[in-house]
Amino acid sequence: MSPVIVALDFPSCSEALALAEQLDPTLCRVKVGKELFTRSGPQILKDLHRLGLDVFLDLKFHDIPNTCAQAVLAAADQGVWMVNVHASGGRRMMEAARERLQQHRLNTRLIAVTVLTSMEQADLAEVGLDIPPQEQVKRLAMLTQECGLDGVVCSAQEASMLTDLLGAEFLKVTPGIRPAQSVADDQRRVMTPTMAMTAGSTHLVMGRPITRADNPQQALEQVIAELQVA
Ligand SMILES: O=c1ccn([C@@H]2O[C@H](COP(=O)(O)O)[C@@H](O)[C@H]2O)c(=O)[nH]1
Repeated sequence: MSPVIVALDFPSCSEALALAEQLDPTLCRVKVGKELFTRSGPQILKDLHRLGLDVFLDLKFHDIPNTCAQAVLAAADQGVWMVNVHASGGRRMMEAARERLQQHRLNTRLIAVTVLTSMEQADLAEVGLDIPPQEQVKRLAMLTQECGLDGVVCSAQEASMLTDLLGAEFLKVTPGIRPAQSVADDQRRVMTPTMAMTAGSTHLVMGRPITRADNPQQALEQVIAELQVA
């Protein structure tokens, strides 16, 4: 299995499935985010599972501990491979979510978002965090590991620091991946696929560079070929 997770950011089930049907489940996993899930509901998870695809449900839960834990349980009950919460929800929220999965003997991977890859230092300052993004990522990733989660969502720019600090096994799921010459769109902390893997990313989340390509399957294969050469 390659480390690539294709973000299916589409406004309808039919558009997401039309793209997913072109993907080889041995070459990638897929991610369902807020737009697609809000429009299509849990049926999209069933449809993607029927295609043999592992699904990362990226709803970034952030709530009081019990509500968050129940939402994580609801996701895991539907057989998703991975689900996430916001690390800034804090220790008790993350521990409750992890414990709920353990109580139900569910092995869905649970990870936490540190600092969104669309944010840079000025964005953090505006919300009262006068520190560089990597400092906040470090702080939240350490807390996430202490809470017993499987890893974090961070940018590939922080992957090497986190590997040194928290070990190679701790998952570093990195959006903001852009092949050379691609536009960054709204992403700010970006890296190419090869550089991200070299830096220690365990999974590469890629949306628009693949889904908006003229030939998405070819774009995916190109990324995987580039990784193999490297
Ligand atoms: O920090 C984060 C957390 C999640 N995302 C999600 O990843 C994809 C990225 O899509 P691109 O089109 O490759 O930019 C998208 O679904 C985001 O919601 C993120 O970008 N950054």
